Amino acid sequence: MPAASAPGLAARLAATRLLAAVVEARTPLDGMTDGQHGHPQYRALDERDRGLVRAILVSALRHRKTIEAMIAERLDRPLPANAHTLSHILHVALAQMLFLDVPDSAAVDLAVEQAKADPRTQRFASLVNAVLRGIGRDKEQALPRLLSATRDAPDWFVRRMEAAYGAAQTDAILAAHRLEPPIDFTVKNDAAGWAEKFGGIVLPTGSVRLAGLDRAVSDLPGYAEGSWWVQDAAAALPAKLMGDVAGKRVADLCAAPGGKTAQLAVAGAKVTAVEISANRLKRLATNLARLGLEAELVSADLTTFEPAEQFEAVLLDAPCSSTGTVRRHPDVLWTKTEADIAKLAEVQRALLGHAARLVKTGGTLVFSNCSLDPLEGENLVRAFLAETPDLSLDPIRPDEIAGIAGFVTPDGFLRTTPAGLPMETAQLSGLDGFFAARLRKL
Ligand SMILES: C[S@@+](CC[C@H](N)C(=O)[O-])C[C@H]1O[C@@H](n2cnc3c(N)ncnc32)[C@H](O)[C@@H]1O
Repeated sequence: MPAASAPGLAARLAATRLLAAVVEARTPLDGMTDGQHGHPQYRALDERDRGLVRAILVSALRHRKTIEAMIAERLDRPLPANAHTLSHILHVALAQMLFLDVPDSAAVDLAVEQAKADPRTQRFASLVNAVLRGIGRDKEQALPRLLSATRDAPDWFVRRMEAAYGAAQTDAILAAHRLEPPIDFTVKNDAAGWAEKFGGIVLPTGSVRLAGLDRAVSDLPGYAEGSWWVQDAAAALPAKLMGDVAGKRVADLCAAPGGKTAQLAVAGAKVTAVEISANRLKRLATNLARLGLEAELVSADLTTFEPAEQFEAVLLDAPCSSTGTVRRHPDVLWTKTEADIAKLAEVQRALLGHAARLVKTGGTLVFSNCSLDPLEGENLVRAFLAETPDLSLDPIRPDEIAGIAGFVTPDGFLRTTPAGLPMETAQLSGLDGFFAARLRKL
Protein backbone atom coordinates (compact mmCIF):
# COMPACT_ATOMS: atom_id res chain seq x y z
CA MET A 1 0.00 0.00 0.00
CA PRO A 2 1.59 3.32 -1.03
CA ALA A 3 2.17 6.00 1.59
CA ALA A 4 -0.41 8.75 1.27
CA SER A 5 2.05 11.63 0.95
CA ALA A 6 0.65 13.86 -1.85
CA PRO A 7 -2.28 16.09 -0.85
CA GLY A 8 -5.53 14.33 -1.64
CA LEU A 9 -3.89 10.94 -2.15
CA ALA A 10 -5.16 9.47 1.14
CA ALA A 11 -8.75 10.18 0.08
CA ARG A 12 -8.23 8.49 -3.33
CA LEU A 13 -6.58 5.49 -1.69
CA ALA A 14 -9.50 5.15 0.72
CA ALA A 15 -12.01 5.51 -2.13
CA THR A 16 -10.22 2.79 -4.12
CA ARG A 17 -10.11 0.50 -1.08
CA LEU A 18 -13.81 0.97 -0.33
CA LEU A 19 -14.83 0.56 -3.97
CA ALA A 20 -12.97 -2.76 -3.97
CA ALA A 21 -14.81 -3.82 -0.81
CA VAL A 22 -18.19 -3.00 -2.39
CA VAL A 23 -17.74 -4.63 -5.77
CA GLU A 24 -15.43 -7.52 -4.85
CA ALA A 25 -16.52 -8.42 -1.30
CA ARG A 26 -20.07 -7.04 -1.57
CA THR A 27 -19.62 -4.99 1.59
CA PRO A 28 -22.33 -2.33 2.07
CA LEU A 29 -21.08 1.25 1.99
CA ASP A 30 -23.01 2.57 4.99
CA GLY A 31 -21.07 0.50 7.52
CA MET A 32 -17.70 1.36 5.99
CA THR A 33 -18.44 5.10 5.94
CA ASP A 34 -19.66 5.24 9.54
CA GLY A 35 -17.74 7.97 11.37
CA GLN A 36 -17.21 5.82 14.49
CA HIS A 37 -17.20 2.22 13.36
CA GLY A 38 -16.35 2.56 9.68
CA HIS A 39 -13.32 1.37 7.70
CA PRO A 40 -10.05 2.52 9.39
CA GLN A 41 -8.77 4.11 6.15
CA TYR A 42 -11.98 6.16 5.99
CA ARG A 43 -11.94 7.09 9.67
CA ALA A 44 -8.35 8.32 9.35
CA LEU A 45 -9.51 11.12 7.00
CA ASP A 46 -10.68 14.57 8.03
CA GLU A 47 -14.31 15.60 7.50
CA ARG A 48 -13.64 17.22 4.11
CA ASP A 49 -11.86 14.17 2.70
CA ARG A 50 -14.56 11.86 4.08
CA GLY A 51 -17.13 13.91 2.17
CA LEU A 52 -15.00 13.62 -0.99
CA VAL A 53 -14.69 9.83 -0.57
CA ARG A 54 -18.45 9.46 -0.17
CA ALA A 55 -19.09 11.64 -3.23
CA ILE A 56 -16.57 9.66 -5.31
CA LEU A 57 -18.09 6.33 -4.30
CA VAL A 58 -21.68 7.39 -4.87
CA SER A 59 -20.80 8.68 -8.36
CA ALA A 60 -18.62 5.68 -9.18
CA LEU A 61 -21.38 3.20 -8.21
CA ARG A 62 -24.28 5.20 -9.63
CA HIS A 63 -22.55 5.33 -13.03
CA ARG A 64 -20.52 2.14 -12.85
CA LYS A 65 -21.61 0.77 -16.23
CA THR A 66 -21.11 4.13 -17.97
CA ILE A 67 -17.60 4.39 -16.53
CA GLU A 68 -16.88 0.82 -17.63
CA ALA A 69 -18.04 1.65 -21.16
CA MET A 70 -15.92 4.81 -21.18
CA ILE A 71 -12.80 2.81 -20.22
CA ALA A 72 -13.58 0.03 -22.72
CA GLU A 73 -13.76 2.53 -25.59
CA ARG A 74 -10.22 3.67 -24.83
CA LEU A 75 -8.62 0.23 -24.78
CA ASP A 76 -7.62 -1.98 -27.72
CA ARG A 77 -8.16 -5.02 -25.52
CA PRO A 78 -9.85 -5.41 -22.15
CA LEU A 79 -7.93 -4.93 -18.90
CA PRO A 80 -6.53 -8.23 -17.56
CA ALA A 81 -9.32 -10.05 -15.69
CA ASN A 82 -7.39 -10.00 -12.42
CA ALA A 83 -6.40 -6.32 -12.64
CA HIS A 84 -8.97 -5.34 -10.04
CA THR A 85 -6.96 -2.58 -8.38
CA LEU A 86 -6.12 -1.01 -11.74
CA SER A 87 -9.81 -1.00 -12.62
CA HIS A 88 -10.76 0.58 -9.26
CA ILE A 89 -8.12 3.32 -9.67
CA LEU A 90 -9.57 4.20 -13.09
CA HIS A 91 -13.15 4.17 -11.78
CA VAL A 92 -12.25 6.42 -8.84
CA ALA A 93 -10.48 8.90 -11.14
CA LEU A 94 -13.31 8.90 -13.69
CA ALA A 95 -16.00 9.41 -11.05
CA GLN A 96 -14.18 12.67 -10.23
CA MET A 97 -13.51 13.70 -13.84
CA LEU A 98 -16.98 12.97 -15.18
CA PHE A 99 -19.31 13.68 -12.27
CA LEU A 100 -17.57 15.77 -9.61
CA ASP A 101 -16.15 19.23 -9.47
CA VAL A 102 -12.52 18.03 -9.34
CA PRO A 103 -10.04 19.36 -11.94
CA ASP A 104 -9.05 16.59 -14.38
CA SER A 105 -5.36 17.29 -13.79
CA ALA A 106 -5.68 16.58 -10.05
CA ALA A 107 -7.69 13.38 -10.59
CA VAL A 108 -5.27 12.10 -13.27
CA ASP A 109 -2.06 12.97 -11.38
CA LEU A 110 -3.28 11.28 -8.21
CA ALA A 111 -4.42 8.17 -10.10
CA VAL A 112 -1.01 7.89 -11.80
CA GLU A 113 0.75 8.36 -8.48
CA GLN A 114 -1.46 5.70 -6.93
CA ALA A 115 -0.73 3.29 -9.79
CA LYS A 116 3.04 3.88 -9.57
CA ALA A 117 3.16 3.35 -5.82
CA ASP A 118 1.30 0.03 -5.79
CA PRO A 119 3.27 -3.06 -6.94
CA ARG A 120 0.05 -4.52 -8.38
CA THR A 121 -0.41 -1.58 -10.75
CA GLN A 122 3.10 -0.09 -11.23
CA ARG A 123 3.50 -1.40 -14.75
CA PHE A 124 0.17 0.13 -15.80
CA ALA A 125 0.97 3.69 -14.68
CA SER A 126 1.44 4.97 -18.25
CA LEU A 127 -1.77 3.23 -19.33
CA VAL A 128 -3.65 4.98 -16.50
CA ASN A 129 -2.20 8.29 -17.65
CA ALA A 130 -3.05 7.71 -21.33
CA VAL A 131 -6.59 6.43 -20.73
CA LEU A 132 -7.54 9.20 -18.32
CA ARG A 133 -5.98 12.02 -20.37
CA GLY A 134 -7.66 10.70 -23.51
CA ILE A 135 -11.05 10.61 -21.79
CA GLY A 136 -10.45 14.09 -20.36
CA ARG A 137 -9.92 15.41 -23.91
CA ASP A 138 -13.22 14.24 -25.39
CA LYS A 139 -15.50 13.65 -22.40
CA GLU A 140 -17.76 16.57 -23.37
CA GLN A 141 -19.08 14.66 -26.37
CA ALA A 142 -18.45 11.09 -25.14
CA LEU A 143 -20.26 11.37 -21.81
CA PRO A 144 -23.76 12.29 -23.09
CA ARG A 145 -23.45 9.60 -25.79
CA LEU A 146 -22.45 6.89 -23.32
CA LEU A 147 -25.00 7.95 -20.70
CA SER A 148 -27.81 7.52 -23.20
CA ALA A 149 -26.41 4.25 -24.57
CA THR A 150 -25.79 2.63 -21.17
CA ARG A 151 -28.10 1.16 -18.56
CA ASP A 152 -26.40 1.83 -15.24
CA ALA A 153 -27.24 -1.39 -13.41
CA PRO A 154 -26.16 -5.04 -13.40
CA ASP A 155 -27.73 -7.11 -16.17
CA TRP A 156 -29.73 -9.28 -13.75
CA PHE A 157 -31.42 -6.23 -12.29
CA VAL A 158 -32.32 -4.78 -15.70
CA ARG A 159 -33.75 -8.13 -16.76
CA ARG A 160 -35.90 -8.45 -13.63
CA MET A 161 -37.15 -4.87 -13.87
CA GLU A 162 -38.08 -5.32 -17.54
CA ALA A 163 -40.00 -8.49 -16.71
CA ALA A 164 -41.87 -6.69 -13.93
CA TYR A 165 -42.38 -3.20 -15.35
CA GLY A 166 -41.64 -3.31 -19.11
CA ALA A 167 -38.83 -1.56 -21.00
CA ALA A 168 -40.08 2.05 -20.81
CA GLN A 169 -40.73 2.00 -17.06
CA THR A 170 -37.38 0.28 -16.48
CA ASP A 171 -35.65 3.09 -18.37
CA ALA A 172 -37.48 5.63 -16.23
CA ILE A 173 -36.40 3.82 -13.03
CA LEU A 174 -32.78 3.63 -14.21
CA ALA A 175 -32.85 7.34 -15.14
CA ALA A 176 -34.12 8.17 -11.64
CA HIS A 177 -31.29 6.10 -10.14
CA ARG A 178 -28.75 8.49 -11.67
CA LEU A 179 -30.14 11.53 -9.84
CA GLU A 180 -29.24 12.81 -6.39
CA PRO A 181 -32.44 12.18 -4.41
CA PRO A 182 -34.19 14.93 -2.44
CA ILE A 183 -34.50 14.79 1.37
CA ASP A 184 -37.91 14.09 2.85
CA PHE A 185 -39.16 14.81 6.33
CA THR A 186 -42.16 13.50 8.20
CA VAL A 187 -43.39 16.32 10.41
CA LYS A 188 -45.57 15.98 13.48
CA ASN A 189 -47.73 18.88 12.31
CA ASP A 190 -47.75 22.09 10.26
CA ALA A 191 -46.18 20.67 7.09
CA ALA A 192 -46.70 23.98 5.25
CA GLY A 193 -44.93 25.91 8.03
CA TRP A 194 -41.91 23.56 8.02
CA ALA A 195 -41.73 23.59 4.22
CA GLU A 196 -41.55 27.37 4.32
CA LYS A 197 -38.89 27.38 7.05
CA PHE A 198 -36.74 24.88 5.13
CA GLY A 199 -37.37 26.43 1.71
CA GLY A 200 -38.94 23.17 0.56
CA ILE A 201 -42.34 21.93 -0.62
CA VAL A 202 -45.15 19.85 0.82
CA LEU A 203 -45.71 16.71 -1.22
CA PRO A 204 -49.24 15.56 -2.02
CA THR A 205 -48.65 12.67 0.40
CA GLY A 206 -47.92 15.08 3.28
CA SER A 207 -44.13 14.76 3.55
CA VAL A 208 -41.97 17.89 3.44
CA ARG A 209 -39.32 17.80 0.72
CA LEU A 210 -36.04 19.65 0.27
CA ALA A 211 -34.05 19.40 -3.00
CA GLY A 212 -30.78 19.25 -1.06
CA LEU A 213 -29.07 20.15 2.19
CA ASP A 214 -26.06 22.39 2.77
CA ARG A 215 -25.62 21.34 6.41
CA ALA A 216 -26.10 18.43 8.76
CA VAL A 217 -29.69 17.39 9.43
CA SER A 218 -29.04 17.96 13.14
CA ASP A 219 -28.33 21.65 12.42
CA LEU A 220 -31.81 22.25 10.98
CA PRO A 221 -34.43 24.06 13.05
CA GLY A 222 -36.75 21.73 14.91
CA TYR A 223 -34.21 18.89 15.21
CA ALA A 224 -33.51 19.29 18.93
CA GLU A 225 -37.21 19.88 19.63
CA GLY A 226 -38.09 16.64 17.82
CA SER A 227 -40.55 18.29 15.45
CA TRP A 228 -39.76 16.00 12.50
CA TRP A 229 -37.66 13.08 11.32
CA VAL A 230 -36.04 12.17 8.01
CA GLN A 231 -38.12 9.59 6.15
CA ASP A 232 -38.52 9.05 2.43
CA ALA A 233 -42.00 9.95 1.18
CA ALA A 234 -42.59 6.32 0.13
CA ALA A 235 -41.44 4.93 3.49
CA ALA A 236 -44.07 7.14 5.13
CA LEU A 237 -46.94 5.46 3.24
CA PRO A 238 -47.27 1.98 4.86
CA ALA A 239 -48.05 3.31 8.37
CA LYS A 240 -50.83 5.42 6.85
CA LEU A 241 -52.51 2.22 5.65
CA MET A 242 -53.09 1.00 9.21
CA GLY A 243 -56.32 3.00 9.49
CA ASP A 244 -57.28 4.92 12.63
CA VAL A 245 -54.87 3.54 15.24
CA ALA A 246 -55.60 6.08 18.00
CA GLY A 247 -55.78 4.27 21.35
CA LYS A 248 -55.20 0.85 19.74
CA ARG A 249 -52.54 -1.71 20.66
CA VAL A 250 -50.36 -1.88 17.57
CA ALA A 251 -47.21 -3.92 16.84
CA ASP A 252 -44.43 -2.52 14.67
CA LEU A 253 -42.36 -5.56 13.72
CA CYS A 254 -38.81 -5.13 12.39
CA ALA A 255 -39.00 -1.63 13.74
CA ALA A 256 -35.55 0.02 13.75
CA PRO A 257 -34.58 2.78 13.15
CA GLY A 258 -38.18 3.59 13.96
CA GLY A 259 -39.62 5.90 11.31
CA LYS A 260 -42.85 3.93 11.27
CA THR A 261 -42.92 3.47 15.05
CA ALA A 262 -42.80 7.26 15.32
CA GLN A 263 -45.65 7.70 12.82
CA LEU A 264 -47.84 5.23 14.72
CA ALA A 265 -47.03 6.86 18.06
CA VAL A 266 -47.87 10.32 16.66
CA ALA A 267 -51.16 8.86 15.42
CA GLY A 268 -51.96 7.94 19.04
CA ALA A 269 -51.34 4.18 18.95
CA LYS A 270 -49.95 2.22 21.90
CA VAL A 271 -47.02 0.82 19.97
CA THR A 272 -44.95 -2.27 20.69
CA ALA A 273 -41.78 -2.07 18.57
CA VAL A 274 -40.00 -5.39 17.98
CA GLU A 275 -36.44 -5.46 16.65
CA ILE A 276 -33.85 -8.26 16.48
CA SER A 277 -30.73 -6.07 16.51
CA ALA A 278 -29.89 -4.68 19.95
CA ASN A 279 -27.80 -1.90 18.42
CA ARG A 280 -30.53 -0.86 16.03
CA LEU A 281 -33.07 -0.96 18.86
CA LYS A 282 -30.82 1.47 20.78
CA ARG A 283 -30.90 3.79 17.78
CA LEU A 284 -34.69 3.50 17.72
CA ALA A 285 -34.81 4.40 21.43
CA THR A 286 -32.57 7.46 20.83
CA ASN A 287 -34.73 8.55 17.90
CA LEU A 288 -37.96 8.23 19.89
CA ALA A 289 -36.42 10.11 22.84
CA ARG A 290 -35.50 13.03 20.56
CA LEU A 291 -39.03 13.04 19.17
CA GLY A 292 -40.55 12.91 22.66
CA LEU A 293 -42.52 9.79 21.70
CA GLU A 294 -43.11 6.58 23.60
CA ALA A 295 -43.37 2.94 22.64
CA GLU A 296 -42.82 -0.40 24.30
CA LEU A 297 -39.46 -1.59 22.96
CA VAL A 298 -38.88 -5.32 22.60
CA SER A 299 -35.48 -6.72 21.73
CA ALA A 300 -36.50 -9.98 20.07
CA ASP A 301 -36.49 -12.13 16.99
CA LEU A 302 -39.98 -11.92 15.55
CA THR A 303 -39.94 -15.67 14.90
CA THR A 304 -39.80 -16.35 18.66
CA PHE A 305 -41.76 -13.31 19.87
CA GLU A 306 -44.74 -14.49 21.95
CA PRO A 307 -46.74 -11.55 23.32
CA ALA A 308 -49.33 -12.20 26.06
CA GLU A 309 -52.07 -10.77 23.85
CA GLN A 310 -52.64 -10.36 20.12
CA PHE A 311 -52.67 -6.88 18.52
CA GLU A 312 -55.46 -4.97 16.80
CA ALA A 313 -53.10 -3.92 14.05
CA VAL A 314 -49.66 -5.15 13.01
CA LEU A 315 -47.12 -3.59 10.68
CA LEU A 316 -44.36 -5.80 9.29
CA ASP A 317 -41.76 -3.73 7.44
CA ALA A 318 -39.59 -6.65 6.52
CA PRO A 319 -35.86 -6.83 5.77
CA CYS A 320 -35.54 -6.99 1.97
CA SER A 321 -33.13 -6.48 -0.93
CA SER A 322 -33.64 -2.69 -0.65
CA THR A 323 -33.63 -2.31 -4.43
CA GLY A 324 -36.15 0.51 -4.00
CA THR A 325 -33.50 2.65 -2.29
CA VAL A 326 -30.82 2.61 -5.00
CA ARG A 327 -31.02 6.41 -5.44
CA ARG A 328 -29.85 6.81 -1.84
CA HIS A 329 -27.72 3.65 -1.70
CA PRO A 330 -26.18 3.02 -5.13
CA ASP A 331 -24.07 0.22 -3.64
CA VAL A 332 -27.20 -1.95 -3.26
CA LEU A 333 -27.12 -3.13 -6.88
CA TRP A 334 -23.45 -4.13 -6.54
CA THR A 335 -23.65 -5.80 -3.13
CA LYS A 336 -26.84 -7.78 -3.75
CA THR A 337 -27.22 -10.65 -6.20
CA GLU A 338 -30.20 -12.19 -7.93
CA ALA A 339 -29.92 -15.16 -5.54
CA ASP A 340 -30.30 -12.73 -2.60
CA ILE A 341 -33.73 -11.69 -3.90
CA ALA A 342 -35.00 -15.26 -3.70
CA LYS A 343 -33.40 -15.82 -0.27
CA LEU A 344 -34.85 -12.61 1.16
CA ALA A 345 -38.27 -13.44 -0.26
CA GLU A 346 -38.17 -16.70 1.70
CA VAL A 347 -37.18 -14.91 4.90
CA GLN A 348 -40.01 -12.44 4.41
CA ARG A 349 -42.50 -15.20 3.71
CA ALA A 350 -41.56 -16.80 7.06
CA LEU A 351 -41.76 -13.47 8.92
CA LEU A 352 -45.16 -12.77 7.39
CA GLY A 353 -46.43 -16.10 8.75
CA HIS A 354 -45.23 -15.16 12.24
CA ALA A 355 -46.68 -11.66 11.98
CA ALA A 356 -50.08 -13.07 10.98
CA ARG A 357 -50.29 -15.06 14.23
CA LEU A 358 -50.02 -11.83 16.22
CA VAL A 359 -53.15 -10.22 14.71
CA LYS A 360 -56.53 -10.38 16.48
CA THR A 361 -59.58 -11.58 14.56
CA GLY A 362 -60.86 -8.65 12.51
CA GLY A 363 -57.50 -6.92 12.87
CA THR A 364 -55.22 -5.43 10.21
CA LEU A 365 -51.84 -6.65 9.01
CA VAL A 366 -49.79 -4.37 6.76
CA PHE A 367 -46.77 -5.97 5.08
CA SER A 368 -44.27 -3.64 3.46
CA ASN A 369 -40.72 -3.46 2.17
CA CYS A 370 -38.47 -1.26 0.04
CA SER A 371 -37.84 -3.76 -2.76
CA LEU A 372 -38.82 -3.20 -6.38
CA ASP A 373 -38.94 -6.92 -7.04
CA PRO A 374 -42.36 -8.63 -7.29
CA LEU A 375 -40.82 -11.80 -5.85
CA GLU A 376 -40.56 -9.92 -2.54
CA GLY A 377 -43.88 -8.11 -3.02
CA GLU A 378 -46.91 -8.88 -5.18
CA ASN A 379 -45.99 -12.54 -5.84
CA LEU A 380 -45.09 -13.21 -2.23
CA VAL A 381 -48.38 -11.87 -0.87
CA ARG A 382 -50.49 -13.62 -3.51
CA ALA A 383 -48.85 -16.96 -2.67
CA PHE A 384 -49.19 -16.30 1.06
CA LEU A 385 -52.91 -15.53 0.75
CA ALA A 386 -53.48 -18.64 -1.35
CA GLU A 387 -52.18 -20.82 1.49
CA THR A 388 -53.52 -18.79 4.45
CA PRO A 389 -57.32 -19.04 4.53
CA ASP A 390 -57.78 -16.94 7.69
CA LEU A 391 -56.41 -13.81 6.01
CA SER A 392 -57.92 -11.87 3.14
CA LEU A 393 -56.68 -8.96 1.06
CA ASP A 394 -58.01 -5.57 2.10
CA PRO A 395 -57.33 -3.56 -1.08
CA ILE A 396 -55.66 -0.18 -0.72
CA ARG A 397 -57.60 2.68 -2.29
CA PRO A 398 -55.99 5.69 -4.03
CA ASP A 399 -57.92 8.06 -1.73
CA GLU A 400 -55.84 6.72 1.18
CA ILE A 401 -52.66 7.92 -0.48
CA ALA A 402 -53.50 11.41 -1.68
CA GLY A 403 -55.56 10.10 -4.61
CA ILE A 404 -52.44 8.95 -6.49
CA ALA A 405 -53.95 6.12 -8.53
CA GLY A 406 -50.56 5.29 -10.02
CA PHE A 407 -49.38 4.08 -6.60
CA VAL A 408 -52.07 1.37 -6.41
CA THR A 409 -51.99 -1.81 -8.51
CA PRO A 410 -55.18 -3.33 -9.96
CA ASP A 411 -55.04 -5.89 -7.10
CA GLY A 412 -55.03 -3.14 -4.47
CA PHE A 413 -51.35 -3.30 -3.52
CA LEU A 414 -49.25 -0.19 -2.91
CA ARG A 415 -46.43 0.00 -5.43
CA THR A 416 -44.09 2.96 -5.83
CA THR A 417 -40.93 3.24 -7.93
CA PRO A 418 -38.25 5.95 -8.08
CA ALA A 419 -39.80 7.06 -11.39
CA GLY A 420 -43.04 8.07 -9.63
CA LEU A 421 -44.16 11.37 -8.09
CA PRO A 422 -43.15 13.87 -10.79
CA MET A 423 -42.90 17.36 -9.27
CA GLU A 424 -41.99 20.72 -10.83
CA THR A 425 -38.27 19.91 -11.13
CA ALA A 426 -36.35 16.65 -11.52
CA GLN A 427 -34.52 17.48 -8.27
CA LEU A 428 -37.81 17.54 -6.38
CA SER A 429 -39.22 14.42 -8.05
CA GLY A 430 -39.26 10.70 -7.34
CA LEU A 431 -39.51 8.57 -4.23
CA ASP A 432 -38.14 5.26 -3.01
CA GLY A 433 -39.52 2.04 -4.44
CA PHE A 434 -41.92 0.55 -1.90
CA PHE A 435 -44.43 -2.25 -1.74
CA ALA A 436 -47.26 -2.70 0.75
CA ALA A 437 -50.24 -5.00 1.09
CA ARG A 438 -53.01 -4.76 3.68
CA LEU A 439 -54.53 -7.98 4.97
CA ARG A 440 -57.49 -8.60 7.26
CA LYS A 441 -57.62 -11.45 9.82
CA LEU A 442 -60.88 -13.35 9.42
C1 LIG B 1 -36.33 -2.44 6.65
S1 LIG B 1 -35.69 -2.37 8.24
C2 LIG B 1 -37.05 -1.66 9.12
C3 LIG B 1 -37.21 -0.18 9.00
C4 LIG B 1 -38.18 0.36 10.03
N1 LIG B 1 -39.46 -0.32 9.96
C5 LIG B 1 -38.42 1.84 9.88
O1 LIG B 1 -39.41 2.26 9.29
O2 LIG B 1 -37.60 2.63 10.39
C6 LIG B 1 -35.79 -4.05 8.76
C7 LIG B 1 -35.43 -4.28 10.21
O3 LIG B 1 -35.80 -5.62 10.53
C8 LIG B 1 -34.92 -6.10 11.51
N2 LIG B 1 -35.08 -7.59 11.53
C9 LIG B 1 -34.60 -8.47 10.64
N3 LIG B 1 -34.99 -9.72 10.97
C10 LIG B 1 -35.73 -9.63 12.09
C11 LIG B 1 -36.41 -10.57 12.91
N4 LIG B 1 -36.37 -11.88 12.63
N5 LIG B 1 -37.06 -10.12 14.00
C12 LIG B 1 -37.09 -8.79 14.29
N6 LIG B 1 -36.47 -7.85 13.54
C13 LIG B 1 -35.80 -8.25 12.45
C14 LIG B 1 -33.57 -5.59 11.04
O4 LIG B 1 -32.62 -5.59 12.07
C15 LIG B 1 -33.95 -4.18 10.56
O5 LIG B 1 -33.77 -3.26 11.59
